[in-house]
Amino acid sequence: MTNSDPPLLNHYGALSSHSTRCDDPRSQLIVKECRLPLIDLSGSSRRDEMVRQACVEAICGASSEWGFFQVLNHGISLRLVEKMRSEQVKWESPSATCPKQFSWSKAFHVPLTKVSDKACYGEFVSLREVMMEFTAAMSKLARLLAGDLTENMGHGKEVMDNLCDESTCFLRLNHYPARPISPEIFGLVPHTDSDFLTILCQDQAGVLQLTKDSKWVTVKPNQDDLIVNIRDLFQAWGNGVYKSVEHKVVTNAKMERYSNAYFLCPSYDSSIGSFKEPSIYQKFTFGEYRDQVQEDVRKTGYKVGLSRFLVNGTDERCPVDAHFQAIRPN
Ligand SMILES: O=C(O)CCC(=O)C(=O)O
Ligand SMILES: [Fe+2]
Repeated sequence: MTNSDPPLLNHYGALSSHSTRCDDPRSQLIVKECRLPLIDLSGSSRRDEMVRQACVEAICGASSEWGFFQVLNHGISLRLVEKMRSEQVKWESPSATCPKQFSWSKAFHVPLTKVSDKACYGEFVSLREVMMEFTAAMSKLARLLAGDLTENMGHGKEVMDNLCDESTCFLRLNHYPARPISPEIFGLVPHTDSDFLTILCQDQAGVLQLTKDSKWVTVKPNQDDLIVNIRDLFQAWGNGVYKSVEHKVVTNAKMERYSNAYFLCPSYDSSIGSFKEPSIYQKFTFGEYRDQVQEDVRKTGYKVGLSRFLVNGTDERCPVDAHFQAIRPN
């Protein structure tokens, strides 16, 4: 018996029997395994300016070319990563409208402002302590990386620090039970995310895939590395220089999988203008962006995302934003 989850299975079964087709042409794309650019962050804190600069260039290059990279010597100990993983126990159910939008996973979504709130944890007392230590470390790393990406665009590191806000940043704990049914079911549906930058910590069971040169590529899991992804807001702020790429999680028939992700977000009233003119995107606030994404998902089942804000834009159909489907941030 695989480690299935009855509510997920019931939900998927109901969707399969009632839904109309929602085929996705992208599912035809070839999948291959790849190693993401691996960046040693010990260089970023070095006194030696040339070493530091080489590290920043590697971060910015990977953010433009891939939108994803792995980091090593990131300052978050394996002990903390493992402690965090062992505490991932509480989940929330997703709400899809057809099987192709259905994610075989559950998520526990914790806004930073709630991390220390005892009432959020109920009986899971030890989770609170680890969460506090873990989110503090992830927050520091996310701001460091965002600062490097900002500086590379000719702005002070403090720009991102000023934009980003505790009240909207969050940690998401994902659990992907082993799949008892169709191999076509996603662990997490293809999507881009609506924050600035995400740091992901995945276990060894992982099948995280991302798009590179119009193909799906599988990221080789490595316990010691963290995965950094550029997201929609950095793409907009960077006027398209940094890429927010579509990604998804494929289910595993034999093993369950855990991951957690730290989302670096600005306050809702922050204006996300491009850093230079002519801007390819209209100015919008984070709040407006989220409202628009939610409205599109509600009306069409799809996230239109950044293309809706292009100055000379078209309304392309874009992937569903998993966070508007699976979770509803406060
Ligand atoms: O679990 C993963 O590897 C990916 C998670 C993800 O994409 C997300 O939470 O937005
Ligand atoms: Fe994501």
